[in-house]
Amino acid sequence: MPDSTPQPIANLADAITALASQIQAMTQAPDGVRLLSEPFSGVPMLAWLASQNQTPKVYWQSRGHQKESAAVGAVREYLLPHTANSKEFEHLYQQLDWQRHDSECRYYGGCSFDWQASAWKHYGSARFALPRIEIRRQQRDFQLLVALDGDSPSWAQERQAALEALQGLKPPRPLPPPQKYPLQSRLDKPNYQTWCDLVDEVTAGDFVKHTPKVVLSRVTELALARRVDPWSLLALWQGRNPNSYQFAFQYSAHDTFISCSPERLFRRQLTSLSTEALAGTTTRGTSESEDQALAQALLDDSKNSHENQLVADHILESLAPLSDAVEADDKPSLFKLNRIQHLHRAIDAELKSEVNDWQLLRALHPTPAVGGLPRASAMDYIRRNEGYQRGWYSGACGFFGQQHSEFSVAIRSARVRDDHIQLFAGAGIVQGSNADAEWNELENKLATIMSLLLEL
Ligand SMILES: C=C(O[C@@H]1C=C(C(=O)O)C=C[C@H]1O)C(=O)O
Ligand SMILES: [Mg+2]
Repeated sequence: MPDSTPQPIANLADAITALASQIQAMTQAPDGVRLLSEPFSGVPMLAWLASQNQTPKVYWQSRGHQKESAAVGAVREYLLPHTANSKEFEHLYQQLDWQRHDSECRYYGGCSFDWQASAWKHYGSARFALPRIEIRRQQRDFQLLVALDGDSPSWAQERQAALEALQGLKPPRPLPPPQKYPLQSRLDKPNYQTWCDLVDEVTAGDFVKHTPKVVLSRVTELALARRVDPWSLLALWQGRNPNSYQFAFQYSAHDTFISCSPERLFRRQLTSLSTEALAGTTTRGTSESEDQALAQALLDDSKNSHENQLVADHILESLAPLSDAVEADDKPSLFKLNRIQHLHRAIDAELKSEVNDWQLLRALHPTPAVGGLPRASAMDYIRRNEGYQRGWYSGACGFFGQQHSEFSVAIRSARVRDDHIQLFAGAGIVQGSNADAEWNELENKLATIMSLLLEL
């Protein structure tokens, strides 16, 4: 009779001890990167991450909350510090060399919206790391993982570094409770007047003939009376929008990029690809009937349908050469968030077997949901006229893996630097867009995060 008594599940401290003994038993360097893992009973991941003192720190939760990861430290890390071209990016991807990795290894990171624009310090045009320590949750199952690089010059030192990283882990400590912050100042770049001028320019008849869509955006810089804890802010934000991705990247102690983005850039499982066109926006109603009326008006509105259609058509066109089959929803449906609702079309493809994630990223990013159409012309306009550095806002954040990769479009995002926080929002401008209505759309996109930070 097989023994069916369930094994008691280890707590975090036991999992650490078990992994340390596995490392001690590895007297010989493995071929390439090895990933060791132990199941355990689980921890609140943001609270765990907040209490660690190793960087980088990465947090990632998939849309729908089925999968979550928190990671610290790096075994291998790739950074393109300044402006980059696609050749450098391709080289970065090739260096990963999947043949020399355990199949479950992942590189977490992101890239900026515009690789040709100057990059944010610490984040670069692209930065990806294979974490030293990671906690992964799939539904209710938690695993503690530690990575060791058998190709490092000294195996003794590598083992020692892995043991020290494990032993240096701290237990989770409760996040600071929610609080509102007195506002010292607010600065919008571009400001309202400049925004109106830009919208007029890109909706002029001659302009839309060559560039039918430009996604203009704004940074709102808030100076607050106290420092903001990025982990508690993200925890609150994710509570409001469970059907969004949530992620955070911290490369230095006082600078954290956080996002609660509804938008998938792509999810690849072996050769199956899922992506989407998410564009076209209205607010949520305060009653069921008002909400439905707003939703119907959004579905019927020609400007919003056009915004969404341009994105869907472009994604289909970009995926065609990489796919054996690709299809999109005929009609948009609604994607509802806490304060706004969007038009959404799912797009699925069966990829050609030789296609890699780098090719997908290059084909899809930036989609016309955050850049515009044609891509080069819209990006050139943004680069010359928006008047601030987007950095990782509207970039692509997620992870590369051998069998499974997933990226979100880093919208609904914020960069938190102690008592200064930058909030980002953009809106697709097409023929017929009205500057004032689009400015309001930016405000609506910031409504959730603003309500968490400020007494409104
Ligand atoms: C650019 C952003 O959002 C994008 C623009 C939208 C629109 O203009 O309707 C909707 C969703 C996103 O594609 C943002 O939130 O910053
Ligand atoms: Mg819009």
